[in-house]
Amino acid sequence: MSSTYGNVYTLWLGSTPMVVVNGYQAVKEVLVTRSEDFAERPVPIFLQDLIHDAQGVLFSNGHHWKQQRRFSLMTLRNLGLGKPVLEDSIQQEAGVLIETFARQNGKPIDPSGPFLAAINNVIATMLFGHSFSSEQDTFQHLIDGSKAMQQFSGKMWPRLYEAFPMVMKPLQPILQRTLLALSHWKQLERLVQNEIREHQKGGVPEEPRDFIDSYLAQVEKCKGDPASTFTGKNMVQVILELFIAGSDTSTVALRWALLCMVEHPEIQEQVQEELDTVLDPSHVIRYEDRKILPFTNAVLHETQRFSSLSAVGVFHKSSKNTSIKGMPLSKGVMILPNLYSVHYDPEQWETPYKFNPGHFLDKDGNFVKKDAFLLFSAGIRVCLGEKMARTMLFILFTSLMRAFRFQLPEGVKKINREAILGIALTPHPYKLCAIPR
Ligand code: HEM
Repeated sequence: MSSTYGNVYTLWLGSTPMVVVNGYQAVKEVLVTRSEDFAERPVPIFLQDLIHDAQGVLFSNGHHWKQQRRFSLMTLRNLGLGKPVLEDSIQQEAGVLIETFARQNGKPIDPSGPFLAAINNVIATMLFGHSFSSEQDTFQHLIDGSKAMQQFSGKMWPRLYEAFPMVMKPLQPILQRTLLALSHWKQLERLVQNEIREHQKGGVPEEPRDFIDSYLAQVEKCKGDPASTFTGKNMVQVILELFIAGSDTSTVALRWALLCMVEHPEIQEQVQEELDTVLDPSHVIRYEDRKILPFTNAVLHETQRFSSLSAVGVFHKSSKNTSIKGMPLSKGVMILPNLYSVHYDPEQWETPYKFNPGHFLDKDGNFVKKDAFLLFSAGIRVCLGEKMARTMLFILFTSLMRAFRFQLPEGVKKINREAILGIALTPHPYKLCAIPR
């Protein structure tokens, strides 16, 4: 559409205008240069009643959003930085994944279930202070909830709702009940509430062990402050959002990464060669190692650019009368920064439609950071879990590459590369064989 209408055009969803922004320069203007003008998030109409007094981070704005975001970001950083909590739990999950694949003895396996379990367990460790065994019912709710959110986001009715709110309004209670059932929301909510109760039994510890400890301490600290948004309800909402925003996206990124490796066995071999040359066999992989593994780091980034799983990004809203590329725009208009278009912008990438790790390497083979790499978006609303996701993906990917050679099952010549449109662009289910190295 941008070749016909230019990089900035309006789509009408029924009576609601939505401005779509394409290409690196225009998207950068919205997300980075004028971040403040476009920092707000529109709340989908069908969600408005569900999140009215517990707004969390993802769909909140203004003072509420600033407080919850700053606190969540700082807490995740404090839990992960200088302390081994995050990396230890990722390494443990990498070990479980390796065992799972090894048990297959080279037989075909769909990696999506094991990946989702690994990612959910890392997030659970940060939030609750412990992981789950796959047999636990509670863990199954987490898995089902993550899967359902992804399927739900691809459905037509939320879009119809935005387009024709007056027509859809009478259906709102039914649609909300469907959403709650589909997403296992109530079970997830109960799971989080149980975890909070367990934490409360032990009182507030001096040194917070996890996100819940930190949030409970914050609620205590802010008691009596009329400007405080730290409440029990908000704690549940923020935790659920961290799961929902973090688990499916990271799992899908790992699925695309392995898919790219079986599609490009020669690049997989080069990654393994670098890992074997640079790392001692007994070395436990850390996120820091990306600095001595430029090729591997470039390949992982290229799998993410090429799959561009954050699709067209997440809606923003103009917070005042402003403009994009000189075109005036009123306050309160829905904006869609098309991140996919940035990852395929011919002015930014040498061969946008070809899988090419060279996009992230200089002529001497050093890793090069690219401003047009916007998997996690950019600016003041950039993904809150970026550091966590990057750490998980690097350690899990390199650990698997070191342990196995991945290939297509015998007789399978090609994998379906088309993406399924949901919250994330997801690959079609596929199987691969993990051959121990
Ligand atoms: C590969 C994995 C991930 C990808 C591709 C991804 C991508 C994104 C994107 C594109 C946004 C929208 C930013 C914007 O509005 O411009 C976002 C927001 C967000 N992400 Fe992620 N994300 C990932 C993992 C995670 C993880 C692991 C967590 C937390 C555990 C997380 C938590 C969030 C939250 C809370 C927001 C909302 C931030 C706000 O509205 O202020 N994400 N993410």
